Amino acid sequence: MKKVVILGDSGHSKVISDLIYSTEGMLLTAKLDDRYNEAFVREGVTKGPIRYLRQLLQEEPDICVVFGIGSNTVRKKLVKELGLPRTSFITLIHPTAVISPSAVIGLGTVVMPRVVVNADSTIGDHAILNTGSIIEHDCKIADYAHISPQAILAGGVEVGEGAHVGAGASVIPLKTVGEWSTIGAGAAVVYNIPGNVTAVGVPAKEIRKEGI
Ligand SMILES: CC(=O)SCCNC(=O)CCNC(=O)[C@H](O)C(C)(C)COP(=O)(O)OP(=O)(O)OC[C@H]1O[C@@H](n2cnc3c(N)ncnc32)[C@H](O)[C@@H]1OP(=O)(O)O
Repeated sequence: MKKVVILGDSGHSKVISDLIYSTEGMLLTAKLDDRYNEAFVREGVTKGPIRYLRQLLQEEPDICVVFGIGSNTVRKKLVKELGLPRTSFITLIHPTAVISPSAVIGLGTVVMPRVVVNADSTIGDHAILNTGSIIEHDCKIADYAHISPQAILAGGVEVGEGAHVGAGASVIPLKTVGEWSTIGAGAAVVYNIPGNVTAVGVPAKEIRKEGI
């Protein structure tokens, strides 16, 4: 059994817990979140502040870590602060996801139920491919990006670091969503979107710089 610690204990982490329960050979051992001041055990799972991870790793160095935190910026900040070896993080893929043998998925990335990742796509580290999203062939999704439920990236789309593609949004072939940008729910991206902006609508247009 591979023991897994989730960092974060709110909404998104519930789905990550289910992902662990539905993956053979994995055991959820702890959920750490800074809303807790000290460690305790509830229903067989250790809860405690994120700093408690050090102690858990000292006791059991083989423990794997994954984020249950939806904020792309917070995941990046914690990776920096924790300074763990990249291989401490585990990739979780729901058994109903369909992943091309030629696709590459980074460490710490989570792939929710009914996701499709087609041929020659690459997904970075600590990304979220949320429920039912479709990543067509030859896409490149950078670290910390979040592709929301039912979003569709057509062939050859690039999504920059930390970008968030909202629920049900679609991106037509070969277009780019720049780093740390947000695409609103239901948008249709038909032009390249630069970095650090929010874009909404059909076709998607910038409503704000600096992202959200
Ligand atoms: C499992 C999960 O839950 S995964 C999480 C998935 N999350 C999402 O898909 C959320 C995506 N987020 C959105 O769509 C948000 O509305 C955002 C980020 C685009 C904008 O949020 P905010 O900054 O709060 O913008 P705000 O609500 O103030 O709206 C600003 C304007 O944009 C419009 N707008 C906001 N979102 C959208 C949208 N998705 N499509 C079209 N117009 C929109 C608003 O109507 C408003 O227009 P107005 O100025 O004419 O009144």
